[in-house]
Amino acid sequence: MTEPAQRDPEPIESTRPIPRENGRPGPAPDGEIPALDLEQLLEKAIVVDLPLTVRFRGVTRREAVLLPGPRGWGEFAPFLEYDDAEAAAWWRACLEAAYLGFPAPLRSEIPVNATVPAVAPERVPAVLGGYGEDIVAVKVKVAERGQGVEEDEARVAAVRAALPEARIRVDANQGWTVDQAVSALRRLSRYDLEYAEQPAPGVDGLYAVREALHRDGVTVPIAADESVRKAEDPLAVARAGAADLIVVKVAPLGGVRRALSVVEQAGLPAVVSSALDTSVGLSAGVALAASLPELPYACGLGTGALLARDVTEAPLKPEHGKLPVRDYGPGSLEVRGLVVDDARRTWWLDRVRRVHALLEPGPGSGPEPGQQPLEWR
Ligand SMILES: O=C(O)CCC(=O)C1=CC=C[C@@H](O)[C@@H]1C(=O)O
Ligand SMILES: [Mg+2]
Repeated sequence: MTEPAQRDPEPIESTRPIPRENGRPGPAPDGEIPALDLEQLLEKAIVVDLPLTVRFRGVTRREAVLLPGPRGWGEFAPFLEYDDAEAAAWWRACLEAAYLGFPAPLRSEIPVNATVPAVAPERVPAVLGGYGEDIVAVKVKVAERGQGVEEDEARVAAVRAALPEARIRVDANQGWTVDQAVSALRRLSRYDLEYAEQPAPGVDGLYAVREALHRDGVTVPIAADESVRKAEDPLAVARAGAADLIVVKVAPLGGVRRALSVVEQAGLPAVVSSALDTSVGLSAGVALAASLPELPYACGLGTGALLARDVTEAPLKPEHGKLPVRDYGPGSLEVRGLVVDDARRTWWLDRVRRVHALLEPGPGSGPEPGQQPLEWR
């Protein structure tokens, strides 16, 4: 059977009529995603391909499936190299947004950081320019494959020169060994780092880096990212005392509710960050940040500034270092010129079918024998 041809559709109104009380959205109900007719659902899905303004984690384009539901739009955009088991959490988060909505917000705006990919120092001012004025914090990517600590230092120095007052954090994406991380962070600590995100792989690696820095009197807090979002047990890092704070992302953790529960159980300060999402995915991140009891750090949700195009005319881009907490995600989408061709749509919808089978118990769509079904909660 051929997939329905995807044309650039007219803007689509979100079907997100959340019950309102006094003009505000009511609390999202807990409970399970209703039984779904996946094929019917997929007919309404839109698959987009967005250009980035700058290369980020090795890519210059970002593809995403956008799904309308009774509560709004959901986004499914696991990175292309992720296997189905890992991508299943992203699908769960997409269904949560579309079918359950989000908890009531506790705040009306979210401070965000600018994110600087592993660019040459002379490009730093242009990248920062995309985040507008009043940048309060900057995350600088370091330990990029093929680069050395000299390049990292030059990039961090360029950020410090451009924004003398901003908080600067670095993210190594586990690209250093423990020894490399300790020596690099000793060197970079002169730029007054707010924290270092995932300097080395694994809970043990984070623990070792943190201990070594403490022993040397280098006071750079350690944040866990991959050791939360890619770990079998996202709480192991907290139990081991291997990090000072955790980074949480809605999609890899399987939705806002699951991410809230990870933060609560970890008992550590949390930074909400994006997965280089469209404004649909970003609005889920904003919902998480808005419903956390405490939000001590600027969040990594400013990445809309890295998209050359987004799926709404009112994209979630930082203004004066903040994002607004809207009642809903984008009410309507504007995807003209962004929709993928039929072959690419088929690839994505097949991926959804496979991961949906991993999630949904029920006749004909259950997990393969030997695979553990994921529970909704
Ligand atoms: O946290 C931020 O400032 C922006 C988001 C960000 O850095 C990331 C988004 C997507 C994929 C990840 O490799 C990366 C991260 O490691 O945090
Ligand atoms: Mg990270």
